[in-house]
Amino acid sequence: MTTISIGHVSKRFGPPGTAPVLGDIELEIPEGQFVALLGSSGCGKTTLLRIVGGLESATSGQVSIGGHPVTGGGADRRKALSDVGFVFQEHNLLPWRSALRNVQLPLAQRRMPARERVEVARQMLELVSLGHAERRLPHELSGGMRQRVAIARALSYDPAVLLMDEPFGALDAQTRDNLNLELQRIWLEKQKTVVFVTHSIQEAVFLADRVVVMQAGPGRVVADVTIDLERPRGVDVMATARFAEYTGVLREALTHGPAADGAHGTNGAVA
Ligand SMILES: Nc1ncnc2c1ncn2[C@@H]1O[C@H](COP(=O)(O)OP(=O)(O)OP(=O)(O)O)[C@@H](O)[C@H]1O
Repeated sequence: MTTISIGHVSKRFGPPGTAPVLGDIELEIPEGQFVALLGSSGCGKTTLLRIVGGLESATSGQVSIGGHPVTGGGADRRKALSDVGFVFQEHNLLPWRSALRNVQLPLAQRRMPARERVEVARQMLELVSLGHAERRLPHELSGGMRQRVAIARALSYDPAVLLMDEPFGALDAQTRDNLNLELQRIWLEKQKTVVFVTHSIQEAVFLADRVVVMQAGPGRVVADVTIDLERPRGVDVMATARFAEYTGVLREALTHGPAADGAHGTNGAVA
């Protein structure tokens, strides 16, 4: 079943006549798929993610989540967005609230009773291996721990879709590898549909079932590559020949755009 449907989406920030930031984007993302959006700076990845999450409007085209239009209004839009969790590069935790109370925030907004809220928030912190840190304030946590709290918060209300915008972009390489392993474990357990924006080819291949490559001028999809590597993946997969083939295909797409035959990507190209 398709969870996210992006149909002919374009976006212009200026008045009519100014250059569009996104061209005609078409993507169907099935339930439970982990999709990485890869592209160089400014090609419109964040804008597309924000349109999918209802934080930005499209100039034309439609987006729906679970069959409910995000780009419409009223109850359908509310229904679509109630099923979406966000994790940004900036964790956006409230500095005066403990980890546990930050995770409870969306549950309080959804009017979950206090006792149940605490129980769910504790489960989520356990899920991201932070059960021991529930009382700590954001400034008492490391950058990686703060991002784990942000993931716990996004998962707290059990959304079907998780939109992640370079969530580990500001972290050092080792912490990033650890969080990628952790995110894979959580995804295998929860089976959410994930759209994950990244600049990193390695991170995209390691995490995703499918990597969608975008280029600017206007932002468009130039390749759509299925990553057929067994799960769970360990960090050692990055040293394999198949991993290197995938990164090669993606680097080529990032540099030169669509394959020479004009095909939309290289699905299954790596044997
Ligand atoms: N609110 C806005 N008003 C005007 N222009 C914007 C706005 N938001 C984004 N843009 C422009 O749209 C283009 C795409 O930006 P976007 O942030 O989506 O790219 P990106 O691929 O996510 O980049 P990065 O990887 O650097 O985060 C850029 O040229 C940016 O300057």
